[in-house]
Amino acid sequence: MPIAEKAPQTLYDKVLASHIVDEKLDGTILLYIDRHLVHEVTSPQAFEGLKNAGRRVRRTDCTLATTDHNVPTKSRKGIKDIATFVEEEDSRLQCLTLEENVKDFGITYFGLGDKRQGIVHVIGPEQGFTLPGTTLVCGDSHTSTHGAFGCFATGIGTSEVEHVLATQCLITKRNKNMRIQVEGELAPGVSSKDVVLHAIGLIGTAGGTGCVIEFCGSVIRSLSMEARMSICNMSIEGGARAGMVAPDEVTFEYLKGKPLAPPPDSPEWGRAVSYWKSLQSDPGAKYDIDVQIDAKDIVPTITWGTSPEDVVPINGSVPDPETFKSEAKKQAGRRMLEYMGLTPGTPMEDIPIDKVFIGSCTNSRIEDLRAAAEVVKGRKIASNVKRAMVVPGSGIIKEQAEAEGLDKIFVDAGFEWREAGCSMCLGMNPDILAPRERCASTSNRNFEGRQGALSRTHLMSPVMAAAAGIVGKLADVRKLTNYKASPHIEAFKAPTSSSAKPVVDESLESGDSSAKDRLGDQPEDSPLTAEDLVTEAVGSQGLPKFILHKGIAAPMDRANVDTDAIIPKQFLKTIKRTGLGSALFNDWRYNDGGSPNPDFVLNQEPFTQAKTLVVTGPNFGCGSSREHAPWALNDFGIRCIIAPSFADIFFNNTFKNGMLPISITNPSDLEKIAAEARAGKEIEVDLPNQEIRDASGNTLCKFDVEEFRKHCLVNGLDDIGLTLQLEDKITEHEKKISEETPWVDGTAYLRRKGGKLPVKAAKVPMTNRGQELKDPIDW
Ligand SMILES: CC(C)[C@H](C(=O)O)[C@@H](O)C(=O)O
Ligand code: SF4
Repeated sequence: MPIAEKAPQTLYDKVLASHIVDEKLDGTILLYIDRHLVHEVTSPQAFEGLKNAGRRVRRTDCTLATTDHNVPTKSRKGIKDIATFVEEEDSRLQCLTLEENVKDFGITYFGLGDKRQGIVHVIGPEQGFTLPGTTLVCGDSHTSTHGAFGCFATGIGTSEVEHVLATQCLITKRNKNMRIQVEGELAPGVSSKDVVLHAIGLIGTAGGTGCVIEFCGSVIRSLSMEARMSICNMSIEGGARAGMVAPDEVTFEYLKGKPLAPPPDSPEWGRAVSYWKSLQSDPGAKYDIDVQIDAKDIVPTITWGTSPEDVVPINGSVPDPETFKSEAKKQAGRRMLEYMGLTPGTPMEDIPIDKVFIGSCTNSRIEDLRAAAEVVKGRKIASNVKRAMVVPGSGIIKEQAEAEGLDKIFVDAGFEWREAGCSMCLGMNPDILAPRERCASTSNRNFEGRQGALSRTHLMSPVMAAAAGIVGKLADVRKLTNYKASPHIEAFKAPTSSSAKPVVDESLESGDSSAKDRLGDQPEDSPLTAEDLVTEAVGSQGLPKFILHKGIAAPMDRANVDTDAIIPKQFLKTIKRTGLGSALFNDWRYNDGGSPNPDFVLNQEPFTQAKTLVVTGPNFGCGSSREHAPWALNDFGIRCIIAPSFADIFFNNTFKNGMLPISITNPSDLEKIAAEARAGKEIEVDLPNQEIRDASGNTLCKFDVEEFRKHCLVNGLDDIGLTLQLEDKITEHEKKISEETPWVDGTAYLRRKGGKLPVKAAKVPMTNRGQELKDPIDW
């Protein structure tokens, strides 16, 4: 019999296939995760879960932590420790909790005293922790950034963080393949940020839902790694699970000499490069969605509204919502303009700004700072600009920029030169906008309240933000300079020996192993001993079962409800899963002074008692991966959300908390349910029969749910326990990595332990919610 020809595969298909540990008939995949990045906001509850269940971190050598969201960006000169440096109490607690957890679990950590500290998506690539062909996760939606290296990198929620810490695997399913091909040459003044804003404008914030986007074409190939990262970073703003770029010479060049990449003169480097070259999508590979963009259609682009899809060319005007297609869109548009304080028809270049923010995981890399400095050099910020900040993505970038004199250029122009962190991208630290202040920002989200309550954000490229600072209004950089996106040869190289101090800190300097081997060496005195560890069938009954769910349903007629709206950033500082119900939809639910807004549905009777939320607009839960969103809904009493569609990460997060999101795509079915909700009547959700009924028991419609998820909900199962039952398969996969792609494993730690992970069954199996386990798990 002739051997059947293998179907052509995409880059994503190839990376996925090489990481599957197990696949169920319903398409549920247990995916091995090579790299796990951790930060202080989305990890406390995950570590707490591990402690409750007596579990350990399976691969400390593949886990890297830093603190970024909460950290002040004021000068760190003379810093003693985080406890005295971080003034705000909740932020301090979150940072300290991370420091305690990394010590307890033996995880490598870049803290504030370490120049490798920075935004989690900046430090991974910078260290060579991010490598082509790998799988990488982080409890953060912008994990998509790392896909620029040709790895499958995706944001996950806190329950999944816990799952990956415990098992080094993620339960997932196959995504669709989407291709965005950008051909031609970028015009002067146009950069990678314009490419991605333009693309999101075309596909919309839900355009990539359920997909992995492969960015390709001559424009992408011509871009530096920094520029490719900016593009992949914002794939999440296009709703995608991940963005990817096939690794090529630009990628290899960038990785050469990075501390955790294989040393360029080693045989491993040669093997790695030839493997990485094989990851290109095969000719004829099929894409479910194909988008072609001609570079000459891309001009410097900015946002006008409160969703990243609301883009307009800088030489355009504020759009008129009355020209929008549907009534829902018109309404949303009117609301956005009111929030943004804009009038239809105003030329974008006539809009004055108050502040400038150059930073964030989208645009805080050396190339971004160089480009912005080129624009401001020898100029001063306009007198109406109250504050202009430059926040480098990491301590290493800051140092490099200073070595090049960029700090001086910015300071001379009137910009503040800050320390590394997320800063005003999200404002969990003190860097926020005052109400109604307008900001020219290089970040990635312009949601209501994103940079501070009632803040107004316009997203743009670093050169455009720099130009806005100089002009004092949203400005067309092409009128100021002849800026041209740098060709990739100028890509940033991590400082080696002479240009700057070494990037590997003293604590990791000793010993004879390579830097890569040193990463994550588990301290000998790790407080969790082998006897404490759990690998057997544990879990189950960690969550309340979801079977029949009956109660009042609150109607919500909105599209693209983002998780920043469901639970604003100031409430993410908790280290617990509970108590967030009163902050649910905070900015919509309460007036400025804190009194309840009578117009908001959850303040009206009988909806104060709602157990289900019926949303009539698509893409509920888009944006940030914060699991605080389902926690807040759950704490309020809402365990079921019905909507036409959901953003992927939010959708996953709800299931992990014993909640059920139901996607009803048929408009007349959805309308029937919404009508019951508006009438203040109860509805009943029957999960075993996959049916929604009215208060009298009449069927309104049926719904779909994946078998595995249904099984877990109906039985209240903790899926970490289920995964740990596949210990043999996971170990088998780890052996394969060590043999076939040793640069990914590369742990002296593992070898020192004789190639075996020191795991044993726990004596008293516990659930991750701290309850004793009674029945075995069944799937
Ligand atoms: C805090 C974190 C969960 C969040 C994210 O997932 O994106 C943050 O980084 C953001 O940008 O809103
Ligand atoms: S989007 Fe902003 S807050 Fe989120 S990780 Fe990036 S820099 Fe930090």
